[in-house]
Amino acid sequence: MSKPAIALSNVTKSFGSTQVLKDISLQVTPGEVLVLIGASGSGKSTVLRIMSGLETADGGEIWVNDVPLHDTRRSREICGHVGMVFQQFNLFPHKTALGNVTLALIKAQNLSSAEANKRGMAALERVGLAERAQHYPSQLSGGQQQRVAIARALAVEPKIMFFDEATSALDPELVGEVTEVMRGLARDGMTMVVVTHEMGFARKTADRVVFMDKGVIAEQGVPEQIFVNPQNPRTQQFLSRVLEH
Ligand SMILES: Nc1ncnc2c1ncn2[C@@H]1O[C@H](COP(=O)(O)OP(=O)(O)OP(=O)(O)O)[C@@H](O)[C@H]1O
Repeated sequence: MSKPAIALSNVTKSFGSTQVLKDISLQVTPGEVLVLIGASGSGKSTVLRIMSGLETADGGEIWVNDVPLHDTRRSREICGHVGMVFQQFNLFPHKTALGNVTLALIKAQNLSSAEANKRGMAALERVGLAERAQHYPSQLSGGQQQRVAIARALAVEPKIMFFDEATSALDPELVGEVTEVMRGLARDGMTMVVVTHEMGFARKTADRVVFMDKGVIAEQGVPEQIFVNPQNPRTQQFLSRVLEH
């Protein structure tokens, strides 16, 4: 069996007196698309933020690409291994699509602008936006802006991509173009952890769906099992509520 890309064991996290994660253990294999679902406040984003090094856990171990994120002396080694896409695209309005994508390559990775542009154009190509490279964010739709944000994350050539409700801020008709780009990455074998309310994406694209409830993993399995034959009454209740809408 191949080594896990991500391994969480007995991870706990509290904010103030509220325990948000209670003993989470979870592994993600290389090339796997793991989708986290669950009610608002169940802890999905916190798991994702801990896996990507944006948040520290209170207890437990977190290994991502062999970097022990629980070890504060070594946690910075994760930079460059992972890419993150958020609900808010946070593009710089005064920079073009290409300028946004290449910024970290020039500032953080010290690439020459020629090399950064080459990599940036390849990333924009991958999200289907090469011909919009010189457009500013205000000249792009929300879906296109989010695709630029995905290209920005991809340009760093990460081994793992994290998506935290990447389609939640988009008008419904723009969701499809972003999930299509995410599907393409999944088909190319990218290791992905995705927090989403898009049950269609979870069902069609996930290799494994994890249902979180009040800070624990209540149930996990292949989409067919979770969506057609959920075992936990909490999963059944959650799905019947969201699928009604
Ligand atoms: N930085 C923070 N400070 C205080 N409380 C926080 C912080 N981040 C998250 N929380 C709380 O932790 C709980 C879990 O939040 P989290 O964002 O992980 O849930 P979620 O399942 O992703 O929810 P949603 O679907 O609404 O994003 C919530 O009660 C939230 O209010």
